[in-house]
Amino acid sequence: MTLSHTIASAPGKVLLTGGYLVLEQQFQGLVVGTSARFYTIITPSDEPGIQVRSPQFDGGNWHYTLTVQPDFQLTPSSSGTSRNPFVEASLRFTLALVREKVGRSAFGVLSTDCIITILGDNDFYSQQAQLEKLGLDSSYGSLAGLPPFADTMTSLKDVHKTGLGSSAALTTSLVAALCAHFKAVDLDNQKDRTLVHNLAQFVHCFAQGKVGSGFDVSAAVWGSHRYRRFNPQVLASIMDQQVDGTLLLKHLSADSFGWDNEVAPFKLPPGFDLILADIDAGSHTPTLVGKVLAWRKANPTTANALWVELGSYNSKVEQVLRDLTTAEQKEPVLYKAVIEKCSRHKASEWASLPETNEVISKMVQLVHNFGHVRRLLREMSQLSEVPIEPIEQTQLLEACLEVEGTVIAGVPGAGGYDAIFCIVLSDKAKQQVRQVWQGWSALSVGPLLSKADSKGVTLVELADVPGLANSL
Ligand SMILES: Nc1ncnc2c1ncn2[C@@H]1O[C@H](COP(=O)(O)OP(=O)(O)O)[C@@H](O)[C@H]1O
Ligand SMILES: C[C@@](O)(CCOP(=O)(O)OP(=O)(O)O)CC(=O)O
Repeated sequence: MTLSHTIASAPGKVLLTGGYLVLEQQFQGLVVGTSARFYTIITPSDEPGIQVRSPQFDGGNWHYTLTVQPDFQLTPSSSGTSRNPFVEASLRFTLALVREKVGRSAFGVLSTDCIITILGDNDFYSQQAQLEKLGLDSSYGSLAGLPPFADTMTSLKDVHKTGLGSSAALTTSLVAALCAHFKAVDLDNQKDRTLVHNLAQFVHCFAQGKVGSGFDVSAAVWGSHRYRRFNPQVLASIMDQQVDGTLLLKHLSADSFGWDNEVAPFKLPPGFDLILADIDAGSHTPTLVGKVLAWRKANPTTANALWVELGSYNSKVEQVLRDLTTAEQKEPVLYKAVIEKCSRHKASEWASLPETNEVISKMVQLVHNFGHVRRLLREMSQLSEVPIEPIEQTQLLEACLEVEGTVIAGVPGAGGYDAIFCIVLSDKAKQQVRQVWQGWSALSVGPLLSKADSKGVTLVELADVPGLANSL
């Protein structure tokens, strides 16, 4: 039986609140999906085996042989450092599960010979090499002029990532594309989507060698939401290279016992625009996380109190954002007028505007609550001696908040010197904040093109995505 090609796409993420806290089930995080997405294209082929290509990278080629008789086995042709753990684990475990789900005899008549092309939006990686080659600066305008899925001119090992979560978006798009291609799932069916989620979490954890918080895979599957993690035990028991399709399907199905993660849909309120910047200094997230957790372990009383207080302000930020969305639905005219008004003043001035109404007071509460979130992150920095919101980032964030119409400026996820995000109320504010970034000399601040986009994993058509067909 021959199948036509299949394309699945999954978004990157920005963790607005909940860094460090989301590692524990007691706390939650607010994660926003990005317009930057990964695409996996599966094309049936006459050549034997599974060929995987990542045309944006030097050495982005891997070949695998699949045998199902007498045993199910995926054998990579590459060895050592040229292997790709995320691609390999996606193929091995997804195909094993698909075979179980569609039935071994039905799977037996399908051809698995195919070419798989993986493409990540330019925003996932530094575009410095392309920009230099074209003699362009790293402004927003120059980036917007680059071709889609540009060659990074380097290898996956050496590329500078921008923190949108390439491995989670890649894994999710590849797992979903394989499941859909072999007709094992219908992504419009909630239980099937949950299976894709659980499988992508397993694959991602296996490939990275540890059970992490999983918020990045969750965002790649569900898009923007409030995240509460799953009990890590649910995966710990099957973290084994030899795990077979029967066991995988049993543990990863939507009805399977133990999956207690929570996903509460979330969207930024109307008129709120998320903009992002990559900071060239960079931080090594696992090092930051290791140090913070070591401090937490050594100082449980102080840390618990801080975690609880931060968790409570994180929840307040989320609640006010939800209240603002409700206010827009109830009183769209008033809401629009307030956004207009606030976009012409600095956030620090909103509390003293002459008008008083419910929407303005929500805007003021938002600024106030996010101020507390940042204060507590700085306290965490000082106590643990980990640069979560280091002084250089504080200065940059304060400069962004001096722009009229900036609501929030913060460090996403684990913080450090990696990135910042701002939420602004007008195009003018967007441009002005980007000017602040461009003129900032204390740190090298590169804008990203991504916007917030609440959509999770989807199937797409080749013609729907500019640049996709040309990259095949
Ligand atoms: N375009 C791509 N094609 C193939 N593999 C990719 C691609 N982008 C990322 N990966 C995989 O993800 C890994 C990066 O994961 P990681 O270091 O955890 O970064 P991130 O924080 O962006 O997820 C790469 O080494 C590679 O295995
Ligand atoms: C500290 C954390 O809670 C958040 C880290 O999130 P980031 O988005 O900062 O980092 P990457 O996933 O490495 O890109 C750890 C976790 O939940 O994995």
